[in-house]
Amino acid sequence: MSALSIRGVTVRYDRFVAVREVDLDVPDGTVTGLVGGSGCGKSTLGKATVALAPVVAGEITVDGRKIARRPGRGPVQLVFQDPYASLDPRMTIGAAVAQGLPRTGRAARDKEVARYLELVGLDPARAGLTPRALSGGQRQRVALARALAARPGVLIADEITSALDVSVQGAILNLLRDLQREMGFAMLFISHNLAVVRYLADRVAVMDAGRIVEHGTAGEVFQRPAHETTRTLLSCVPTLEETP
Ligand SMILES: Nc1ncnc2c1ncn2[C@@H]1O[C@H](COP(=O)(O)OP(=O)(O)OP(=O)(O)O)[C@@H](O)[C@H]1O
Repeated sequence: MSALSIRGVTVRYDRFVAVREVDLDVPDGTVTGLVGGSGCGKSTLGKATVALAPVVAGEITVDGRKIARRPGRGPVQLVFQDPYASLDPRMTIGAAVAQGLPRTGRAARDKEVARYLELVGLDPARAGLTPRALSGGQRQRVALARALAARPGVLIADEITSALDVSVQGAILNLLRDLQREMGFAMLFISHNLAVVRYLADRVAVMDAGRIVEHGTAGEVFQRPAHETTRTLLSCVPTLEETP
């Protein structure tokens, strides 16, 4: 069964249609890369899956069940580009991760927080610190731990390494890839960096002006791009131009 199913979804900001009649499936346990030029609607589609964008038509389901109308805990979790903005500066990182957990007693909660911090490569002894004490990469690890603590069936990763130093981007991407394989969630990986998408994604969807214009396996899309938009995106990444 498809983990995430997007059917005929249109998102409108006042009169502006940012996403138009999009169909997209992200099968269970797989990674779909969502690529496209700036402003084509990638983030808006990601936000729609967690009820953070005004969907005016269509339906989004996870394992056949409609997504909640309100953002928060749920089967779809989103990690944003900017860990500086997504974490409350006054909240300890332990408390941030605990937000994702199902309600339990304090001891069980602390144990789970430690487990998720360890999972993302952070020392659980730092649970009492606020984000200010962490680097950008470490903050993004906390954001990831918080999302994973909600045990999502689907993770939406929206440009999660774009705000980070190049030196830590690789570590976060490796971590994400390992966690996805280990935990088996479906992932919609939004990025303008095609090299990164190629590294992580089983399937690739290409967006242009609010529509999905091409969708296929990563091999198909990268080696035999059918749409002009895809060819243009690929031509901007010379290292990806390999002969099939
Ligand atoms: N809250 C909003 N209100 C009005 N327009 C918006 C809002 N959010 C996004 N838009 C517009 O919707 C369009 C799609 O934006 P979106 O952020 O989804 O694109 P994107 O593909 O993620 O771009 P980028 O790669 O630059 O982040 C853009 O024209 C943007 O200006």
